[in-house]
Amino acid sequence: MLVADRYRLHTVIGRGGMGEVWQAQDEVLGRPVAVKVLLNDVADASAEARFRLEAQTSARLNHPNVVGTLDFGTWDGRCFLVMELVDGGSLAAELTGGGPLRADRLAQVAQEAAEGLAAAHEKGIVHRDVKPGNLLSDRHGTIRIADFGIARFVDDPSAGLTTTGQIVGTGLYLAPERAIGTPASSASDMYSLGCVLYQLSVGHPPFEADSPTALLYQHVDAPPVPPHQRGAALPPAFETYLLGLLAKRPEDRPTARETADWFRSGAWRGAPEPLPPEEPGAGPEPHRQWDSGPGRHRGAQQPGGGPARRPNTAGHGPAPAASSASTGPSHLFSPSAQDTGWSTSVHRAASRRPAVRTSARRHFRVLAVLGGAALFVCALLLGMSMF
Ligand SMILES: Nc1ncnc2c1ncn2[C@@H]1O[C@H](COP(=O)(O)OP(=O)(O)OP(=O)(O)O)[C@@H](O)[C@H]1O
Repeated sequence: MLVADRYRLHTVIGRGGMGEVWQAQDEVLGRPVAVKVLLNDVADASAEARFRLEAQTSARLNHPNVVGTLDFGTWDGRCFLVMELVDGGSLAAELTGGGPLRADRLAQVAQEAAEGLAAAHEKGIVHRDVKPGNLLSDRHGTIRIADFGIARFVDDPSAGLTTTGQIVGTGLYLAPERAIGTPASSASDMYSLGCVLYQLSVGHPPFEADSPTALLYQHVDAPPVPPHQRGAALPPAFETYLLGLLAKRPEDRPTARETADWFRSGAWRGAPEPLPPEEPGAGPEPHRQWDSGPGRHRGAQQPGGGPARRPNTAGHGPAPAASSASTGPSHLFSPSAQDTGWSTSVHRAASRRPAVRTSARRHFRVLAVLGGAALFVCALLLGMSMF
């Protein structure tokens, strides 16, 4: 089939919620391309608008780790989007085909995906659907981020919700703040990337559940099991950094730029530094002593200091960790995680936190997740009834 007198469609590569992606040939320029054609059964005005937005959003990005957009148009009543063809498959396929990734491959994935996200975030674009199927690999193994179909600009008030109020994105990778209805931010993409890296290292995403509500609840309130306890063979520094991406509080996660730089520096090969001896009479928020140091980032690990609230982007060591854990209630900490530096330290911090504050925070979280889940289910039903 020849689209727009120019793109000859050969074989279907895959099918998503909105479109069918074809391997094709641009007969004018004589090069292979990928053509995404909007599916007939979703081709209403709003789907066309979203599809057009995907084209316009991705066309603003010109980066080696983002799939390039080449053309967009309407042909025979259907919208189509022409992209660079990425011929190595997705990371979902890589995981299915070869099992969990080795640490060096995973570090490359982390760095390159973060580079692509940094380029988007620098332009104010939030991807909102970072998942293994949207991280493509070319024949040389270079990572290319695809599918800006539900991306939004951060200052777009509709970010995070569709017109029906439905939360968009994939539940397995949904950031806690989005699970409770807060609009997506660049930090939400970093949480999703953390979930993806976790899945690629372990074989399973950090949280799985039988119902959407239970899944959302886990994103909001459950600490991830450290990857090594699920069989991953990651250097300790890598693991702690990965857990930092999964911090419950968006402000505690490293940015895409920091993440890309950290992985490029090779710091992921390192081991966390030993924890400092616990000082008698230390205050109730031990991490503050590191906040005030000369580190590049708020809460960054200082040499000789303890774990920070964010991963140590300077590459000195341990870091951090699930900052959510460092700020959350003590019952959230996995007892089985005590053999890692970060989890030991968060136990110290939690034990000094006033119980009443912990309890209030806990109740707020439970209410928030229940409210968010109810909103999600209602929106889902409403969305289904509309289609
Ligand atoms: N430029 C491309 N080159 C090669 N393969 C691609 C390209 N873009 C998408 N694909 C592949 O095509 C398939 C469908 O992609 P698409 O973006 O339509 O859907 P999805 O991301 O799987 O689902 P959804 O859009 O509903 O989130 C995926 O398997 C993806 O890996």
